[in-house]
Amino acid sequence: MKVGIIGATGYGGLELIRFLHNHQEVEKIELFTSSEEGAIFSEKFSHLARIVDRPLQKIDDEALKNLDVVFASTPSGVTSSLLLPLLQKGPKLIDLSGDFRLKNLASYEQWYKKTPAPQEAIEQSVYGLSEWNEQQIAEAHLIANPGCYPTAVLLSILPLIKENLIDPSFLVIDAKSGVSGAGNKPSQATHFSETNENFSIYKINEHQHIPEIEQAIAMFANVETKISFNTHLVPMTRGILATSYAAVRSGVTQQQLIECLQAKYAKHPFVRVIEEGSSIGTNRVKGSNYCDIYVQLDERTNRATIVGVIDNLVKGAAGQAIQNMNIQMNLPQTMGLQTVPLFI
Ligand SMILES: NC(=O)C1=CN([C@@H]2O[C@H](COP(=O)(O)OP(=O)(O)OC[C@H]3O[C@@H](n4cnc5c(N)ncnc54)[C@H](OP(=O)(O)O)[C@@H]3O)[C@@H](O)[C@H]2O)C=CC1
Ligand SMILES: CC(=O)N[C@@H](CCC(=O)OP(=O)(O)O)C(=O)O
Repeated sequence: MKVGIIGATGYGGLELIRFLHNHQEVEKIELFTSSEEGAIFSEKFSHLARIVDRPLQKIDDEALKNLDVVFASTPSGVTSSLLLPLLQKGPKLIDLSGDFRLKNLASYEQWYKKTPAPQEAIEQSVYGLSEWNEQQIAEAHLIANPGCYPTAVLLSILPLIKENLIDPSFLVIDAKSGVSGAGNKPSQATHFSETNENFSIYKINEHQHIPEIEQAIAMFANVETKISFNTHLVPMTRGILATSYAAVRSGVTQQQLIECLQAKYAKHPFVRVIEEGSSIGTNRVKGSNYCDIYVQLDERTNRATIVGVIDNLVKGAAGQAIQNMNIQMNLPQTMGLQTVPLFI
């Protein structure tokens, strides 16, 4: 297979290269840039010396059209215009941005404060939550790869909502991310002296992943609900830990909650249901495509604490994108992704 990456110089692009390089079915990776045409990749990123010594190419529809798969790892608001000329043109398209995720155009405009992609393109896109939408992903031409926070949240809560074990009407979700979630562009908020030794909340009640999570709960669990969702920046590079709190239905036990998660993910190699809460944390998934999930019933309050943990750049971005490519190409989902977590 010949694959292309638009936005190869970004964090998501670098992770795509890291995994695609070890993918048995990928024979060529072409790298596209909007700002550094002709630059030798390994001169910019010396950790890739002797691995990726090719020049970056200008984003060019003719070159992109001849590939089997194109990943767009570019900012929301930019990506839709880059991919529109390629719709139905040959390559399978996998977009890591938020541009094709929300089915409601007004909602995209409201939460992203940007111009939405055209309705026809949105209608063609398939939401790529790998463990929940396999059949549609297999047939999709354009995949909207899920956001990083929604991946951690949805994988952990969806089975419990779908099986009616928790009450979805008062879901409170408290999520934390490492700074690489904000991408490689320097900003005040990600400046070392303002993130180091600091722990902050941001986009309070305004995060663009709120409508995405609500849409996916409706799509996969058939429940309309409004969530409380807030995000925090942790002074570390990678990782997301999302904790959700929900009232459990009357009479539901800890055993039922855990068995529900185990049953859903028994045949899904990247989602691990952890039974011991003390062994859950971002270093257990770091650098890997795993999502660890955990649930604990608080019998005193009759509420469940539900935890989802991922590496934002892997299961939250490049890893899930490659998992989706594998599904589209009828390959084993794990191909190229069997990296063991870094842990330390
Ligand atoms: N970081 C994360 O954890 C996650 C990110 N995402 C999403 O994935 C996408 C990529 O994220 P990430 O890699 O972190 O972002 P980065 O900011 O690190 O990289 C984005 C890349 O896009 C290219 N780019 C920037 N502006 C433009 C433009 N106007 N036209 C064309 N290309 C442009 C740049 O490459 P060049 O200058 O070479 O063209 C840049 O390196 C984003 O949409 C992000 O929201 C999704 C899930 C998780
Ligand atoms: C730490 C941090 O800033 N994270 C980013 C995640 C961005 C992302 O994944 O955004 P898309 O929906 O555009 O893909 C944020 O909270 O906005």
